[in-house]
Amino acid sequence: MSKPTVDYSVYLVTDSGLNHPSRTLLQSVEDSILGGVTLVQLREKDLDTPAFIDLARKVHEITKKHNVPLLINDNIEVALAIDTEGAHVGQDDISCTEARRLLGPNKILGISTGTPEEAQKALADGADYIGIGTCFMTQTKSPKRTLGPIGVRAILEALPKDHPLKTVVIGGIKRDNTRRVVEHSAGRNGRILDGVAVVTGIVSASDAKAASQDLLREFRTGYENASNYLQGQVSKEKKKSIDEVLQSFPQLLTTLREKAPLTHHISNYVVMNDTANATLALGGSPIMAPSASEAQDLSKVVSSVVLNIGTLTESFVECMLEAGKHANAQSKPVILDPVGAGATSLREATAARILNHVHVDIIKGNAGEISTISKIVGCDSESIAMRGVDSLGSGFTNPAAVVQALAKREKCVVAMTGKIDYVSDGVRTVAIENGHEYQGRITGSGCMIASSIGSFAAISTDDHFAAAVAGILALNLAGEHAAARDDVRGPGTFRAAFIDEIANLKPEQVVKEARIKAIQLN
Ligand SMILES: Cc1ncc(COP(=O)(O)OP(=O)(O)O)c(N)n1
Ligand SMILES: Cc1ncsc1CCOP(=O)(O)O
Repeated sequence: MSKPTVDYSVYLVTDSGLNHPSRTLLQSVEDSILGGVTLVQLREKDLDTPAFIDLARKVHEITKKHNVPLLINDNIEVALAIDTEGAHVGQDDISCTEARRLLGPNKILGISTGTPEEAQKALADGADYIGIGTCFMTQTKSPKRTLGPIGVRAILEALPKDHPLKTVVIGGIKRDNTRRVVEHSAGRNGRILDGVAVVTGIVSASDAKAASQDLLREFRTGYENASNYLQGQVSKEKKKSIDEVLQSFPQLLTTLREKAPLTHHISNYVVMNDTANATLALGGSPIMAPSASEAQDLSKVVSSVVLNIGTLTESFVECMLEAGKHANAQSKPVILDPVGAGATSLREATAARILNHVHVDIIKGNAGEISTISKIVGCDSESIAMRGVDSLGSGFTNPAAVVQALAKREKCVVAMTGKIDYVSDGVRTVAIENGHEYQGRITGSGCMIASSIGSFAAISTDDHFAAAVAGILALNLAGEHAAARDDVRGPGTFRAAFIDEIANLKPEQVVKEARIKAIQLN
């Protein structure tokens, strides 16, 4: 018999110990196939070979009935005894070449990989697909480390685009993160994951059929979005011209003030009061809540989340990861302000950890911070040194290109603040020339911009590029208005006047006074 063609989209990997108590494992397998599972792996760690063969025979009856291939985990003897469609082996099991020799050329053979080198070896050794993991923490195994979507992407990018080797991601994959993992991990070589491999997200779900349907839908959406990104196509909203975006600002600000969206800030001690006041003055509503235990509850009531790594403690980080994860699950926009990201290795590692666990919709930083983030995600650009939370030197020679490249790579919006601010969604890129030098002479003005972006992102949910531009513009205009006041004589009086002028900003002023330039890059 020739090798079956396999659809890897949603790959069920079983575990009897984690199967939902309301049904048998066989029922889980059948329900999941009815929900859309395209491939099944029987993974039984505690059965001896005769019992494994017995169970495999029963599972195979079901999978054959539905024309879905069945693979056996680790045990080639079982795969051969039942004549399943193939097997999956780990790095510590029988070698890939030996497994291929035993199975013959027409069986499906998969191998677990956690590094680019392992992936390249799997390709050379004749695997049909690789399981890339562990992506996130999982209760099913105790991984030594997790890859996150950025680590998964590094593996995809180590593979040739046109080789038939297929790829699935495994470890902590659930309905809520599937779409974003598939989008985020897509490589610049054009490689997109061929599927998601899931244990608890299906076998432990109360309804395995519904869980599988959700996973399939999310996988397909993620795949489509990833290919659109890679082909440079963008969603409908992104086709709005810069001018149309600008014309939408008065309405955005009016709506913001009418709705007063609640933004969850995990901010730093230095600026917490200023960011809360700036948010209120703009018309939004802040909640400064640095405890991880309330992040899930808050995710249901807030409209956006701002993660600011300014004063780092482990409990802040824990809260940021929790708040980000729940915001992603609730489709609430997440804004990352990686304060001082290049200043210390702890800050760099924390920024990397957040980017690998949370899908960030908007990254806002100064030149040094954006340089560090570009380095973390493998985006080649010039590097800018940091001293404390400030960038050193005169900046990038082509800042717009740096911002656009990072936005494209991370599939998000990037806002880089400085004397001139740059914003890009990977396709549209602008330079904003408004603002006043006093903004750079008070602490927290950059953090206030992140908060302002957070309030606008809560309103402009379908166009985060517009939210980032509006968030910067509103505060820069307020800065200009405050600095022009007779009662402002230096940074101290400016600080109070700045909050006043954020509150006094009129929607029509935003368009009239904006100094924005569209930048065309190749
Ligand atoms: C699709 C897929 N990918 C990875 C694994 C993990 O296999 P392994 O490393 O052999 O670990 P155990 O499954 O034996 O715990 C997998 N099973 N499936
Ligand atoms: C078998 C395996 N290999 C790497 S992670 C993992 C377990 C995945 O389980 P879950 O989908 O429940 O996180």
